[in-house]
Amino acid sequence: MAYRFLSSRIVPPSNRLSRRFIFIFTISLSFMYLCYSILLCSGTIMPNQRLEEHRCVRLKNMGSKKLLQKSHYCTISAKARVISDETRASQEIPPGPPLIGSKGKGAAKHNNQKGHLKVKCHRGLMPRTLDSQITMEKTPSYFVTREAPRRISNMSRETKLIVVVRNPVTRAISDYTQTLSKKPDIPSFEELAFKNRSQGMVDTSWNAIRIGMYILHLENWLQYFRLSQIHFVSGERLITDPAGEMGRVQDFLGLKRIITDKHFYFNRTKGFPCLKKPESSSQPRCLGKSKGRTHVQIDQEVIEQLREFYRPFNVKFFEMVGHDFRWD
Ligand SMILES: Nc1ncnc2c1ncn2[C@@H]1O[C@H](COP(=O)(O)OS(=O)(=O)O)[C@@H](OP(=O)(O)O)[C@H]1O
Repeated sequence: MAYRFLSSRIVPPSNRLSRRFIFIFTISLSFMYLCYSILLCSGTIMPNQRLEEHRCVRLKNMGSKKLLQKSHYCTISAKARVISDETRASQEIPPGPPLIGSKGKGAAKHNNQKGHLKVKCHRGLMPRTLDSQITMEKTPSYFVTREAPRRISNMSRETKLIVVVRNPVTRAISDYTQTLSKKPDIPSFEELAFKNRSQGMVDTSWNAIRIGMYILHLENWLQYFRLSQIHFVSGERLITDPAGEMGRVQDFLGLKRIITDKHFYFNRTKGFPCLKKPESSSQPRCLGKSKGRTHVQIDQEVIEQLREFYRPFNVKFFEMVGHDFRWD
């Protein structure tokens, strides 16, 4: 008040007017900032990705009571979330309208951990998605993780799921080849695959074996999702006819068939199909060195024993999904 009084005494009227204008302008700005902050916190405005991540981390560090409170921060919605089991091959998006915004393993890891809030924050880690887009997330371990179906259905019951399956015997050998490349000292495939080989007792506690018992995992998913929400991609056909498999994936997602034959070519050196022109560059692109490695040689008898072992599981799986993947 003293200031106002003094200033009104010594400052001429025109100056007083401009000061009043500056004062009102500053107040308006502060008010706008306040409104913006309130809207942002309630999720009405989509916050940017970095802000989301920061907030998720902040919330993660709060006490356990707070962790169970509804978070306003992880509210980014998506039409569908797509989860694939096996391969990155179906995740590479050739050029075309950006129908799918994809988030990599960062978000996936988040949801793999335990905790209610983390599932919510998982949403916040997804990229921003327009109505015309589908957010896709790929986490191979979801299909075989007990808690995953419940958590995902809690997040969104209408999620569409994509699982890439291949012959479980080949899958086990591929899995072992990959582990061996990282840990060369592990026991032989035979030692790990059997509890007692002469009696044909397969060790189902070994992950490389357990994962291939698809029907058991599927039964777990079917407690939370309808079969029509799950699409199975043939890992074998993904190699021999990638466009055909991608066509079916697009149909399943309700997308126009944009990815077709003309997006792929067979790379003789790699021995696999590659993309002619991926989204991120103008150069053709094959999957990395760790995809499509030469497998460890396994005794034919061992392969036969494992085929026998998997047969009943495969039969039930084919019956359940209504499709014979011809793994015999
Ligand atoms: N186009 C193309 N290029 C290379 N590889 C291809 C392709 N399509 C399918 N595959 C098969 O994908 C297998 C690798 O999948 P992964 O299970 O390692 O993928 S992931 O790590 O879960 O993303 C990989 O298995 P391995 O051959 O055992 O390496 C391939 O057989």
